[in-house]
Amino acid sequence: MSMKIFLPRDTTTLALGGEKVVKAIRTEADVRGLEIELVRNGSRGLFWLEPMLEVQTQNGRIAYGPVEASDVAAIFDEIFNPGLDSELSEGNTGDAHPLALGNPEEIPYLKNQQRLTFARAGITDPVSIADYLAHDGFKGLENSLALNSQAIVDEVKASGLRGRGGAAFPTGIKWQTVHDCSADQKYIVCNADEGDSGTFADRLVMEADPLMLVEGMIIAGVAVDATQGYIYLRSEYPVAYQIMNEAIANAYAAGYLGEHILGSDKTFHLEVRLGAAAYICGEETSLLESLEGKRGMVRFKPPLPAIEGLFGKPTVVNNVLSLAAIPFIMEKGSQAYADYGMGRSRGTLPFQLTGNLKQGGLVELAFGPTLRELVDNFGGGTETGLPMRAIQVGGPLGAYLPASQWDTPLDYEAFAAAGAVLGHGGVVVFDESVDMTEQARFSMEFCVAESCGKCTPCRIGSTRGVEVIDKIRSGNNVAANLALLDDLCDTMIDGSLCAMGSMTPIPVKSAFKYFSEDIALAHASSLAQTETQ
Ligand SMILES: Cc1cc2nc3c(=O)[nH]c(=O)nc-3n(C[C@H](O)[C@H](O)[C@H](O)COP(=O)(O)O)c2cc1C
Ligand code: SF4
Repeated sequence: MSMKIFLPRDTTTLALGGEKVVKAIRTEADVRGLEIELVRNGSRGLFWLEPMLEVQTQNGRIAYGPVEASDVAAIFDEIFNPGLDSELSEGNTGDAHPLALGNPEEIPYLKNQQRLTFARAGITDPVSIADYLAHDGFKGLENSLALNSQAIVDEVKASGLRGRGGAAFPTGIKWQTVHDCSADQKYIVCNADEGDSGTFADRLVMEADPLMLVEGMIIAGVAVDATQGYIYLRSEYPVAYQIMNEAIANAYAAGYLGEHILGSDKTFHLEVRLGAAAYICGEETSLLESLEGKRGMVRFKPPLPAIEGLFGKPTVVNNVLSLAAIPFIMEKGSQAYADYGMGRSRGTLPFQLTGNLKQGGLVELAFGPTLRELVDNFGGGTETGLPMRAIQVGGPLGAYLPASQWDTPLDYEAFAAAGAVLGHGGVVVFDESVDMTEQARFSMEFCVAESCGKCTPCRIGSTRGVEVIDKIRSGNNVAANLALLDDLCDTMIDGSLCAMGSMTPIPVKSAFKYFSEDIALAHASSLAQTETQ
């Protein structure tokens, strides 16, 4: 007998735990003499926390929710001996019976989310215009075409939407700047470089609901009078590339892209361009350089890209999630979006849980709950079973937060007050076995590797930073080197041209501030290593 096992992500890039599931599946199939084929799922099932098991046998398709390696044998029993009582461990599928695909209402943790951006994910065929229309697709565009451009910009401003790429700049204000420029050509550029560690929400938008992004970009074009859009996509996302291109081709064929959109006098063309795997090309000015065919180096600002962006023309650069929020806002109205959230953080953010957690995955919530609630309610504890010790929020430039900070609400201002950032919503959990001085070193080393090299505080500062951290870790003149590191970090903060250099000190400083006891441990372990050599 043969069967296909669909996994939600490429087996080579599965998050923690995924590899174990794959291994368990292979072992189980071997034991039972089954021929199996592991298939990358592409889009279906993405609304489950990963890894999710979806099985296609000769009799049809069966799906299970979040799966652990220990569940696999019981699931196989369920499939091949459906009469038997299987003993799936508590907290995983929550149900020993197969779940029908496309029925998120039955998944308990989905009920506890507020899925605006990911409302259609896993339910519709991602590239089908008919499916998209049947689930309220293109209504935001229709409403927008009935308005004048300023009214669209006003609606986006009133929604309170802030850029989801990291800096949280109000999207409507950025659009206003481009709207107010007069130019023979303007551009909409979607930043789909998604380089932050532990993040994958952009990818899931593009794989699960790409037409929503297409619609958001068309509306942006109509709002600021831009007729050309580019999606700058990281090359590590080949499935997203394929699905996006298919969705764009279908949108052209159905009259949503090109000239006279839906019979109007509006034109919008859209193309996907691939990046070449440089973290710095996620920074908007580097991205524009790269899109123009040059090396990805950061530009001086001003001029802002909104005024002189791609090929020197006024350009809206927005993150995937920012643009993907637009169809909802223009369909349901700014107030419907602004009704979610707290303070100046309006709407929802798809948080991405990764690291040492039993259940990693995407959780879309309105701003407001605490970091602890997010991780406790959705993460299922650490995979190792050891207590959690540190959580890094906001990608590689975000702070490492100790338990004393986990009651901070998920809100841009509350995080800023705690010396942290929400960034793109990446949440990476570490258990108590982590050596935080090693994490601090990693943060500096990341900057060494990814710096574009244009300015000295970042290029040289990060290299010297690694050396100073090494001295601290090996117990060499610790107090003096800590003071030197602090000074170096302040120079990077004050003197760097972009946030790569000015934010790298955030994780470094937080690691030493909150976890200083690890310095002595790192020293002891380096001594032990020297003695054994
Ligand atoms: C080093 C660095 C990397 C960045 N990487 C990304 C990225 O991968 N995706 C993204 O949308 N924004 C990234 N940004 C932020 C962008 O520069 C820019 O603020 C964003 O694309 C604007 O879109 P938004 O207003 O919708 O957030 C990065 C910034 C820096 C400094
Ligand atoms: S801070 Fe770093 S990445 Fe940014 S411009 Fe300077 S050298 Fe380049």
